[in-house]
Amino acid sequence: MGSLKNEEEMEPIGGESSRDAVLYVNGVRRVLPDGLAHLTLLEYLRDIGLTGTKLGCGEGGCGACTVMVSHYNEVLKKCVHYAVNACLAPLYSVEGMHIITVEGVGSRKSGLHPVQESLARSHGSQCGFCTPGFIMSMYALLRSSELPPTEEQIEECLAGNLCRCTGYRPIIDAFQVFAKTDDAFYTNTSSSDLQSGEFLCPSTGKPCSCKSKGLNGAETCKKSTANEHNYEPVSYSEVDGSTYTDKELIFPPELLLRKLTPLYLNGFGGLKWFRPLKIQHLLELKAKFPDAKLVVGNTEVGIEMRLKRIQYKVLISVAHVPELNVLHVKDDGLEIGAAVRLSELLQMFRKVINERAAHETSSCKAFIEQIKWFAGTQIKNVACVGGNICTASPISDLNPLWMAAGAKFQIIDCKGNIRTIMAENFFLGYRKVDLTSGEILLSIFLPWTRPFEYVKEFKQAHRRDDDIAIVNAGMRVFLEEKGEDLVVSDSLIVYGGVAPLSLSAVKTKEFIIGKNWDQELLQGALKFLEIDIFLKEDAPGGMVEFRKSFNT
Ligand SMILES: NC(=O)c1ccc[n+]([C@@H]2O[C@H](COP(=O)([O-])OP(=O)(O)OC[C@H]3O[C@@H](n4cnc5c(N)ncnc54)[C@H](O)[C@@H]3O)[C@@H](O)[C@H]2O)c1
Ligand SMILES: O=c1[nH]c(=O)c2nc[nH]c2[nH]1
Repeated sequence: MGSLKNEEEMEPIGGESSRDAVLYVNGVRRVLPDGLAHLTLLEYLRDIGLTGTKLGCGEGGCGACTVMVSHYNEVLKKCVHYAVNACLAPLYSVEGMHIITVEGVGSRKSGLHPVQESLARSHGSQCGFCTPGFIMSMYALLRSSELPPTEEQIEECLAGNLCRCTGYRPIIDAFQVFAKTDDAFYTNTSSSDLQSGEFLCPSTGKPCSCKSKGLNGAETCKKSTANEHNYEPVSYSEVDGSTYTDKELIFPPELLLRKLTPLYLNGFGGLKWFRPLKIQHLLELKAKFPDAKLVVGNTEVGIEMRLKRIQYKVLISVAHVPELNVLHVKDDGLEIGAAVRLSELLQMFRKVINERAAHETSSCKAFIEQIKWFAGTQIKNVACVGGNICTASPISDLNPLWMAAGAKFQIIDCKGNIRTIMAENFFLGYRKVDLTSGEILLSIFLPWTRPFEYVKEFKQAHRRDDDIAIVNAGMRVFLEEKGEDLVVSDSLIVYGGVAPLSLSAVKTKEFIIGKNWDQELLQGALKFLEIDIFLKEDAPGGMVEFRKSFNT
């Protein structure tokens, strides 16, 4: 039997009485034994016979292992549902949560769920290996959306799922039947008229001239036919779910009543797994185990442990420490807890750009664009801001932006002392940051941009979705009006993928400050960038000419 008992010396901190560590899988309650801290959720699921969830790449890149996690969010006071890569999720990271796998969605025996039925009817499954992952990504999107998702949201939710057979078209088509349509097309209101006076056809959603004739039935515009696309589209009314006789799995009532408790469990080879719920507990653990690895999404640590065979002895899951999960809108900027997941951050950025003056949110817009291409949805649902910062990867997509945007990092030590450092000064070398073993990243402060201050992102990868950058960048310029001219008052340009760390173009900055914002400045700046961003012919990573072409 597993238990949530605290280690003896941790007793005063956790304080809760012992009880079983519990997980629900497809509505079935399961007690988690102690000793499994080395297991991933995927290994556990397959061990208990749920082999629909597949092991593909094992590093969160293919989506074959996608499952849906549901848990009660104390802050939002509601259940949240999201897709994750089970191949990276540590088993104990989902304690107290509900996992739905493809077996819990529908089957030929109990009837196919509409998502499965639509995929089958559209020939969206061939060898079938990736199919459960696609089903689960789509299912999680539908379960988590209050309104029908848009076509764009559907495509976005599949960015972390790879298929090597279908070419994606039948899969996208199968799922687009669940998309929200624009009701205005059917209401004959002015909103269906384009500004140019063109009319949008209710059948095709494209501009056409069928309005006057088509509406009284005399003549209808040409509808796209199955032959045109070589497939038979399935309409939502055809996929009515009538073959689905099972009930949709509800969130287990026990988990609504059950509060999370601090965890102390073990794994193979003496591995210890802690889940503190208070910052004080976390700091005491860090003092006791200075070499402990903090984990949130485990999307970096998991790869280090499995693929690079690095053995950590103590893992501390900080995903549920409230101080690390703050998201505060302040007068001068945004305070972001280090454990905030990228999907939460994305939502917050979208909210503030709707609510605040446009000039204040230039950085937020740049982050939204960069996070879009950062990774698949499953990764963004678990990977945290602090994990990406502290990994200090030379190709980090976000670190050049934190630096360029003038972000500040708050660091806390084991005694509770807090210091602040500019993001620009935090990165010291290849995967090396300004943190001692007794310190952790507490939060990030992102200032609002000022009028005439602009932040932009850049990323070039082999493909757009879910790929590591070859070169990326974050850039900020603050302009001042001087008479007729706009003069550069402050700036920072930071490149990734060109050095062992995110690299600030110092000479370029010096050159452009005080200069007029014009073509001459651009030409001069490019010359200085060649000096700042210097790549030797044998630079690690190769593709030197190609990489150089992005900054010269
Ligand atoms: N696997 C993928 O496909 C993929 C894709 C994009 C990004 N990523 C990864 O996303 C990661 C971010 O998320 P994650 O939550 O999964 O990381 P994680 O849980 O794997 O932790 C990553 C590193 O950050 C450290 N860390 C985390 N929080 C910290 C804190 N508050 N203070 C000090 N150190 C802290 C951890 O100890 C660890 O060294 C990035 O590191 C990036 O490499 C992975
Ligand atoms: O910032 C990042 N962007 C990525 O695309 C990525 N992939 C792995 N690790 C990563 N970090």
